[in-house]
Amino acid sequence: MTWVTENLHKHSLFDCLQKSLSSASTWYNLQTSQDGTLDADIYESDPELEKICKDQGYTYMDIITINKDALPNYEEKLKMFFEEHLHMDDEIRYILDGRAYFDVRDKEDRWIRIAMSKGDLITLPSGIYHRFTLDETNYTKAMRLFVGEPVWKAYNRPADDLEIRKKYLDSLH
Ligand SMILES: CSCCC(=O)/C(O)=C/O
Ligand SMILES: [Fe+2]
Ligand code: NI
Repeated sequence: MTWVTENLHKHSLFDCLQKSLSSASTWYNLQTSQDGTLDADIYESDPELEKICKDQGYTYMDIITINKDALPNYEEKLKMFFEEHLHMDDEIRYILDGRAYFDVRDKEDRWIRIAMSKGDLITLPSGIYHRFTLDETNYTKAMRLFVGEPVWKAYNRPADDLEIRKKYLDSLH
């Protein structure tokens, strides 16, 4: 059994509440685009995506394919993505193919699971604790967007003393 399969058995739906992308967005300061205006099949020339990038100032983008044949150090990377962490910058991900989950914490510190599929774009604000995993299909392809140079560093929980964490908590009031 691979780590992913084991992880899915252990974690999948048992200890996480499920939320739709739109309902979670109103609670956790997430920004989403799932109104059908984006078309993942034409991401290379999609005027809607271009507009979002322009409006939000996204100047960097790359594409990551996450499955065991495409991603070097697949198991290690998935373990890393599934460690609860935060970033100094917003995490912007656009699902181009396949499916995946982002988990965030609610105010009672329970995991909220957000199911992402092709065409969904999510912005996790800087300072939010989160984690990422695949579903049983073990495959997704996602665009990663940044304002300026990408900063990949993740701060594993506990990171409560970081200013960015305090700023995020303040933003919820
Ligand atoms: C869908 S991109 C892989 C996950 C990732 O980049 C990240 O930072 C998870 O928190
Ligand atoms: Fe992250
Ligand atoms: Ni879980």
